[in-house]
Amino acid sequence: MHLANGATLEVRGLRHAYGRRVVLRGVDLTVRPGALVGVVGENGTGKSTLLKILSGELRPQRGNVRRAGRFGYCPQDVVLNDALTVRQHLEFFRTAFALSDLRYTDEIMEVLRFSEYADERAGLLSGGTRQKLNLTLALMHDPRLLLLDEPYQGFDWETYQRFWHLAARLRDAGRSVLVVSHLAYDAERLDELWRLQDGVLHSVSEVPE
Ligand SMILES: Nc1ncnc2c1ncn2[C@@H]1O[C@H](COP(=O)(O)OP(=O)(O)OP(=O)(O)O)[C@@H](O)[C@H]1O
Repeated sequence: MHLANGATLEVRGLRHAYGRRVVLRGVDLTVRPGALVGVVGENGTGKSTLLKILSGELRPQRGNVRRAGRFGYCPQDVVLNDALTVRQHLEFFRTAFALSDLRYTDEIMEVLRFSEYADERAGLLSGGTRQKLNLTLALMHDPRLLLLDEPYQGFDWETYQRFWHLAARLRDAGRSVLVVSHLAYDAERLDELWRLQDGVLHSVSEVPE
């Protein structure tokens, strides 16, 4: 799908409640190619609910989401099969994404520094390494839009820095990167920063050109 204004993601009037608890009250958001966008909010404000709706995992009660092109979704809960090795996960997703090879995937693994775990079963990996695999599965088909829910949970400081370099590289290559976190970021890493509060997004900062 091509969105009229060239955006990769367009969200209008999202509302969602769990029973009587209204979590999203009217979320609007437009994400452009080559934008690194952050959404922060305290625990329980609805960030994961928002990303589940953006990825299509959850249907909103009201409002609509339009995406252009392929997207990658890194959910907060790691979705791995403990009995399979890292390589088996990659092969499975290679087939699902119809990729001819894993060259780009190998590059991501090098950047995140976990190539040496290729033959390890997922169930034996540390939390941070599981998260590296979770993130790689979302990136490996080089989607135009990335929806990343707390993508660096469990990362050590160096890996955290490497993650941000990778995100900036993808942004510079014209991808849209949306990162959700309960931490307030250094705003200079981002092109736009939004705070989810009381069910709506508030602009926190716009980084000048
Ligand atoms: N399936 C569900 N059924 C009922 N309530 C839910 C469900 N999922 C989330 N909630 C509630 O909705 C609110 C928002 O949850 P959500 O996980 O979206 O927040 P979050 O901002 O991602 O939180 P965190 O930073 O802790 O991950 C919370 O009060 C949560 O308890």
